[in-house]
Amino acid sequence: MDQSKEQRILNFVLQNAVRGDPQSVVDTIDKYCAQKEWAMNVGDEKGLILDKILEEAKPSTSLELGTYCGYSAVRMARLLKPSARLLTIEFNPEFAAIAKQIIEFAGVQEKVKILEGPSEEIIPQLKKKHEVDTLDFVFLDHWKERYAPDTILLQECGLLRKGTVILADNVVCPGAPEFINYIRNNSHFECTNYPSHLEYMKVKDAMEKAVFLG
Ligand SMILES: Cc1ncnc2c1ncn2[C@@H]1O[C@H](/C=C/CNC(=O)c2cc(-c3ccc(F)cc3)cc(O)c2O)C[C@H]1O
Ligand SMILES: [Mg+2]
Repeated sequence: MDQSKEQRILNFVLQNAVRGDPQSVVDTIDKYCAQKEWAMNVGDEKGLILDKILEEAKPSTSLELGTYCGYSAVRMARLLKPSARLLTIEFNPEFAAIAKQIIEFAGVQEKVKILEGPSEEIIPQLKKKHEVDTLDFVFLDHWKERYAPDTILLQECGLLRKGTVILADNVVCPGAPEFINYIRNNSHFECTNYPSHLEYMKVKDAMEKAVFLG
């Protein structure tokens, strides 16, 4: 059976990146997806926005929704302090298996835990099963129509605290209109928009930061 695009990305990383070097893994995936096959990684341009906002937040506990191949998990983990943790949720077992190998190759497996399953099932388990108190940083990059319901679910589960930073990818392309409507009209969040471009393309995109005010 011929390989999936995600398996080709993994193979390219294994053959071209430097084991234990997360920056080389990030750069290698960007090179493959810019030159050979487009894939829905946050990419280098929006990745720099993610880097900056993550470094400002200095999170101890971070959550990512939508691991995919693990590009943004590696990108975030490379900036986390040694004691910090990233939990990343992925419901597609094939993607989760690819991401696990990429995260391990990058050498950031001590900081990253992949939780397999749908976000609506896993989020309510974070406190009791995964020993989370509250989240310092949340990166939304899964199905766009899940951004708003999962943000509400995070609040209902008591996982947000005063100052929790939520960063959402793709609020222009493909777009997340329900999320934007919800978050910008909610007095419990302070929002900032970061115009950018769709990964590896000239198409306009943007990220939205929403800080929970408690
Ligand atoms: C609910 C839930 N729970 C756990 N994992 C979930 C989940 N929903 C999706 N996932 C997982 O996240 C990943 C999905 C991400 C969805 N992202 C996208 O659909 C996406 C699409 C584009 C895009 C833009 C222009 C185009 F012309 C074509 C595509 C760009 C992006 O950056 C994206 O993140 C993989 C999936 O298995
Ligand atoms: Mg995205």
